[in-house]
Amino acid sequence: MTYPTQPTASHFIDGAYVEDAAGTEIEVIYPATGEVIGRVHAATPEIVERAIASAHAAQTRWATLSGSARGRILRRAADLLRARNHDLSVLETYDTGKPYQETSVADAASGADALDYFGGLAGTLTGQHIPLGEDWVYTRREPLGVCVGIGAWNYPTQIACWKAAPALACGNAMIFKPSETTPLCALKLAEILHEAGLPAGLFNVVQGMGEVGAALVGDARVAKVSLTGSVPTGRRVYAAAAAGMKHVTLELGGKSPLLIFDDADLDNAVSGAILGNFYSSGQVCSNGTRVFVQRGIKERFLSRLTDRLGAAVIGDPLEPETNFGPMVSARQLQIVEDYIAAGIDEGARLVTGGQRLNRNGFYLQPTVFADVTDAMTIAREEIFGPVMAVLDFDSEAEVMARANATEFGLAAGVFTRDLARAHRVAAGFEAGTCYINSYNDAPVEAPFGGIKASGLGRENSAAAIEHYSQLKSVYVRMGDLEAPF
Ligand SMILES: NC(=O)C1=CN([C@@H]2O[C@H](COP(=O)(O)OP(=O)(O)OC[C@H]3O[C@@H](n4cnc5c(N)ncnc54)[C@H](O)[C@@H]3O)[C@@H](O)[C@H]2O)C=CC1
Repeated sequence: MTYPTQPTASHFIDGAYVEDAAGTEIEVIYPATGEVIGRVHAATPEIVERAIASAHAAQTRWATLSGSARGRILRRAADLLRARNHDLSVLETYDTGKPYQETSVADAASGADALDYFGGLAGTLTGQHIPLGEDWVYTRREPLGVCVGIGAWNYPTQIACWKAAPALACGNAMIFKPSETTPLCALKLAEILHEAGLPAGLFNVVQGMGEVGAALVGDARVAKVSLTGSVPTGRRVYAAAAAGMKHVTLELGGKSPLLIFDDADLDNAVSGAILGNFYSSGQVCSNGTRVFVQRGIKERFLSRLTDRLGAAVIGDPLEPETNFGPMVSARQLQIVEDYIAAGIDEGARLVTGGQRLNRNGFYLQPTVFADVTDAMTIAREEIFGPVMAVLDFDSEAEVMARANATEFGLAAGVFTRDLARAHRVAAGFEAGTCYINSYNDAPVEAPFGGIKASGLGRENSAAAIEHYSQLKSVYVRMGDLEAPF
């Protein structure tokens, strides 16, 4: 099978595609059919070395450019991403299985937003002047050096852009290791960045499993790592980074609460629950998978939700009307099926879905459980699939305590017409990213990230600049310097 934008080799290093067939072969599987559509090789130690050495050499020169000069290149890359959105979206669909209806608006487009935004910010990065009587201090905002980005498989283009754009804007180099499940899209981003004028070596892509990521994080020339992935991987990466005293950003998993009060607009609340559970077949880290519904609205909510799910168009993700696609892999499908079995075993009420589709590919029906209690496995663990758990509640105080009783703290949402309550609830949530009468919006202008076990640091917005740069203070004495002897 061929598709429009097939990359020509496994890695992209120092401005060019590179192959090393000695690396372990990784099959690229199209989730909608299960077919092998390509093969890449995991990076060998030689490939990792080339990627780090070229990034290290290129970064020193890149940091001497003005911010505006760096920003122009990023904004040009944003324009190229937008101009090629169709082909990039088709590739993203082949990589992930997500419907074209989603990839054509949420992936390269979101990546372009990040490149535009940080391209615009690059020229504004300045230090401070701190007067001290006659003397003064000035600060310089300096890059960290070589940064490593490690991606998950659900948003391969977006994750690569969200990490590369602020890193490059600040004068760093980035080596990006995509998830082994979705290796293709980051290579196209590398092509586009270089076509836009990015000097060779500043955005290298190397393929591989966890050990390639670990080799990158462990190298002394690497100053920072930004990971999007699971909590266990986050703990390993954080520990490895600590050994080298490196900067980290961790965007990890969640089990986020979505609170629907009796007074909520029913259809908006159902829309929020659908967006927060079934977009990308539920494979979104910030999903609101614990849907707490106040008792007075519960049966109306479930019946409206079931009606609306009946309108899901499940099928070939390249067909424009399809709005619900397969899971990313056979493995992820199995993980989610095991959670569905646990939900049934532990006594939750299966309202709809729960079955694999009788067709090729990794398809699972959108699934809703009701009468879920806090202790059930499906209410405690991240499923990362299209499984919504609906829990009942009576009072605000009770639901807030239950919503926050989790090790995670990525996102949280509330639907209510009472705006005083909405803001009180948002203030009380233990989560990094909250929504009022909405769910899962991720504009580049807003900080995105988690607290507790869901991560450290923030992506997007001016806040990301803090995580890809460091301050140097320069004390300037204007007069004579006295010493005790
Ligand atoms: N907070 C966020 O922004 C997001 C978080 N996620 C989380 O990602 C997870 C799903 O993605 P997966 O790819 O299954 O996660 P994963 O944790 O298995 O892998 C993530 C990445 O880390 C790499 N890796 C694994 N072990 C490593 C090690 N020891 N050192 C360095 N790199 C290593 C993998 O090769 C992959 O590229 C979910 O838990 C989800 O919640 C996904 C999307 C967004």
